[in-house]
Amino acid sequence: MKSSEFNSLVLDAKVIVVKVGSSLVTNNGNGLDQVAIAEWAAQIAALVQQGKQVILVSSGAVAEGMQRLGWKKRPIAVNELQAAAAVGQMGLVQMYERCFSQHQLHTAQVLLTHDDLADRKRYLNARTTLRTLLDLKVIPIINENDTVVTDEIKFGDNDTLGSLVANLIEADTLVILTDQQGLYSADPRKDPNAQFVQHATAGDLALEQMAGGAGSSVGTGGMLTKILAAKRAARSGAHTVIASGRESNVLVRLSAGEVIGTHLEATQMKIAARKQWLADHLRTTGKLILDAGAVRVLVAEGKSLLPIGVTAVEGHFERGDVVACVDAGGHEIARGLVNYSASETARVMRKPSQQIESILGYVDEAELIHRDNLVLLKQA
Ligand SMILES: Nc1ncnc2c1ncn2[C@@H]1O[C@H](COP(=O)(O)OP(=O)(O)O)[C@@H](O)[C@H]1O
Ligand SMILES: N[C@@H](CCC(=O)OP(=O)(O)O)C(=O)O
Repeated sequence: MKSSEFNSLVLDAKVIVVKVGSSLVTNNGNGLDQVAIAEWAAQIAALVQQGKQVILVSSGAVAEGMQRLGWKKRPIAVNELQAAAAVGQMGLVQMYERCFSQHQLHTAQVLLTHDDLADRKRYLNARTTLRTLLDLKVIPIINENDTVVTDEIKFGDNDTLGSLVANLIEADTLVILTDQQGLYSADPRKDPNAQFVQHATAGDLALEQMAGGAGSSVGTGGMLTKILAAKRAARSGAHTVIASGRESNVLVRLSAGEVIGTHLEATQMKIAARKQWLADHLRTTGKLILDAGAVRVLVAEGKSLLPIGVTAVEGHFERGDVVACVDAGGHEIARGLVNYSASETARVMRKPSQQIESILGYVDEAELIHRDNLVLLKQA
């Protein structure tokens, strides 16, 4: 881990995504914490006064819905969870609107699904809308559109959603506010000797070993999803800070340069925005298994993927779909927009590109995936 001689990663940030978890927002599931929400709103208003642009990703719809409906136990049935989210979301946005209006700031509700971000046009629309709202000094309040999503297409947790939003708008820093001071070497609820981590590199695999699941029945992802969110956000160059939402004036102090919580620095090269969109597909419909030579030229030489380097095809996909490229061990090394369907790819794989025409009767491109449409998930 790194030394403590550094400034907060929020100090120079112009565009900031702040994510607040369910346990904080709903006072551990006991109903919306009006005092806390009013304080975050006041702090965000102060950041906007400083010329910063802030997006809020807020959890708490399900927890607040349960509270309003008088449900003591989190339901398992998806339709009940979705109903609770629909009820709770009303409370969330009403509360945010009221608190931000005290500072003459408008809020905007933005509910997103994975499909919205996987579709290139909708992704670009979401980006333009969010940027417009920020330019208008409106505070976007984002949550997953829980009412319409099923498990298969869920972001799953708002830490992931926060990182996708950070990538979408190319934020400088993602601040994840939670019920702990930050990351410890083990879950502090279970291990009293756990050591605090103040500063590390986002994407460091050692962090994933330290992070455990959710500490309460109210939160969902725990620390692991926060660490993975930091890794994802770092691909667009965004740093991540994980800090306690109960720390007094935390956002304003971070913005003034004070080091509070765990700072996870983005050190890798920033991926171009279009490639970022490819990397942020949480699910891909198909898989290409590559031989060692193809893995090497992709990773070390940044080349396009040719049919000759593919040994097997899995899943169903059409031309233009995003597919995963995995090595013989099943590790995903890249993903990209494929030029041929699954059945066409199965026919041309292991063959030189010059044979595509004689096999298929036509040729669209010599490459299976052109390097401009390919994003590496593994560094050379
Ligand atoms: N290594 C760790 N360091 C800190 N907290 C951890 C760690 N591993 C697991 N946790 C748990 O993660 C919880 C925070 O995640 P979660 O309950 O999902 O909150 P939120 O609603 O803020 O997303 C903490 O309360 C803590 O019990
Ligand atoms: N969309 C859900 C968020 C669930 C979630 O990720 O919660 P958390 O782990 O507290 O951030 C809701 O609003 O209840």
